[in-house]
Amino acid sequence: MKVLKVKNLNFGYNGSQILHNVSLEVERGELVAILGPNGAGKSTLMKCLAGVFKCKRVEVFGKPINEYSREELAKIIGYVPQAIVPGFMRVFDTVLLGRRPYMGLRPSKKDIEAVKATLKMLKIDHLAMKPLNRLSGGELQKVNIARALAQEPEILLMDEPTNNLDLRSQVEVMKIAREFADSGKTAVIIMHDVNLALRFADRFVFMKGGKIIKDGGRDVLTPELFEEVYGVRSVIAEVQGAPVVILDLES
Ligand SMILES: Nc1ncnc2c1ncn2[C@@H]1O[C@H](COP(=O)(O)OP(=O)(O)OP(=O)(O)O)[C@@H](O)[C@H]1O
Repeated sequence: MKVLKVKNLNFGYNGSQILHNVSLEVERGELVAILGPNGAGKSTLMKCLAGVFKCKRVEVFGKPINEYSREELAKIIGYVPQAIVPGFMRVFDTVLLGRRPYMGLRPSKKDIEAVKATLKMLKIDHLAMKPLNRLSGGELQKVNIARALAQEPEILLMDEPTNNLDLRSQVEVMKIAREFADSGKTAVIIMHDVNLALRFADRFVFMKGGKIIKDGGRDVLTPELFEEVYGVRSVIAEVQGAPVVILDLES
């Protein structure tokens, strides 16, 4: 059974169509990177996958996403949206929100331990008592990732999670996503950094104009594809046995 399945999805806002006949299947254990230019429809697709929009053409573990209750879905999907407005809530309590699908009236010892472990994994345990509106952009990003991980989901959906992060933190977040997928779960990540995606993802889904125009492994990444998707010339070199995309500014 596919973890995620989208079949011929058309979706839009206020009568203007954004996603055109999008089909996608994701397996257990995959780390899928969704790439493409601004406005291509990546976030819109992810919101459909996350159940933010109830699209019956999206199936999660073989069942249409609109047939899940909010609580059921929260145990299966951890979603890290692109922009979150920080309020006064403290970091610890925000991450504890991720445990809500499991909690009774009060958090159990297991919930508290799960929050502590997640904060530690993202190296933000020292920020536990800080309110969100006093965090840096990168710290806030890590809190949002921690909240989604504390949900212990089967599927992790992250919309540009490495935005705002320094180089080391980018690698840490990608390693967490890689380990998540390697543990038999599934991660789908929207990214702009093609080279970072190349180092960590198994599969690359390129979108443009609301359509998926390429979907496959490393072999789909060619200079022709970058010309088509982004309108830029590039060269693909090899460093440490891995492909690296370099912009060709000479021609
Ligand atoms: N809530 C909304 N209401 C109306 N139009 C929207 C809404 N959200 C997105 N759009 C439009 O849908 C199109 C796709 O947007 P989307 O955010 O999915 O693109 P994206 O590929 O994630 O872009 P980016 O890389 O810039 O984040 C854009 O033209 C955008 O203006």
